[in-house]
Amino acid sequence: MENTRYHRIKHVLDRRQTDLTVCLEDVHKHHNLSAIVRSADAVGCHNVHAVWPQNQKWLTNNTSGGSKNWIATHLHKDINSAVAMMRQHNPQVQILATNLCPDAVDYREIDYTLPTAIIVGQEKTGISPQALAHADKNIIIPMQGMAQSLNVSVAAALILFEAQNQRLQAGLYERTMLDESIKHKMLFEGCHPIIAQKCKEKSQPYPALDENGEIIADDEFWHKLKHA
Ligand SMILES: C[S@@+](CC[C@H](N)C(=O)[O-])C[C@H]1O[C@@H](n2cnc3c(N)ncnc32)[C@H](O)[C@@H]1O
Repeated sequence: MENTRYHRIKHVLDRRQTDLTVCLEDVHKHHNLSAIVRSADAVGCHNVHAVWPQNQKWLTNNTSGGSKNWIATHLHKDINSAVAMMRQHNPQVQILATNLCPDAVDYREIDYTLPTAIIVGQEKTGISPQALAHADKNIIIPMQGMAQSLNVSVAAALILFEAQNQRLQAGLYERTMLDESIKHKMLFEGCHPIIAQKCKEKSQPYPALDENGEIIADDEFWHKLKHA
């Protein structure tokens, strides 16, 4: 891999797993949201879903360490609409509910090479009955100590990294899944943020990039960007 920003971003986007996602059900502490988004980015998720009050601000760059810019976040009013969109993205998706109940399956027994959505629950109350009703399986991280549960971001990270491990072994990071138009948009905004902003202000589509991430555009484009 060549070591320019363009090539680093491209390498990351080429490995995105659009069929692995996490859904945060009413998780509300910002340090937890931020940690889960970072873990999702780290294992190569493209989409993160969250049930989130519509009048409240979602993560800022400060809290997510910038990971939020590389993840497509979908905010939902309730778990039903979150699950509906996850199924719309991938009708084959297996919905896994993290649930601290005796008959839940050990999370390491799951096949994460399948299209997968992992629902994690609220810090205090845990996962809701509505979420459980959508679940194909309940999963648990076995614990041997006195604490009854893990921090939600720790639980999400353990499961996501098990998914990464299985997917690495299966070679799933070698296939490119992300739509070319989304990749182009993210590459353009990542490599040329000021010009991207100007294009948005002038309602101009982003021009093409060459194999080194340089903009390919004619004089007319630059003229329109400056004067239109
Ligand atoms: C702090 S726990 C909630 C505890 C809550 N009292 C309950 O009974 O679910 C917050 C979330 O973290 C996840 N979690 C924590 N520990 C877990 C474990 N051992 N296995 C699976 N998920 C876990 C679940 O998503 C849970 O809803």
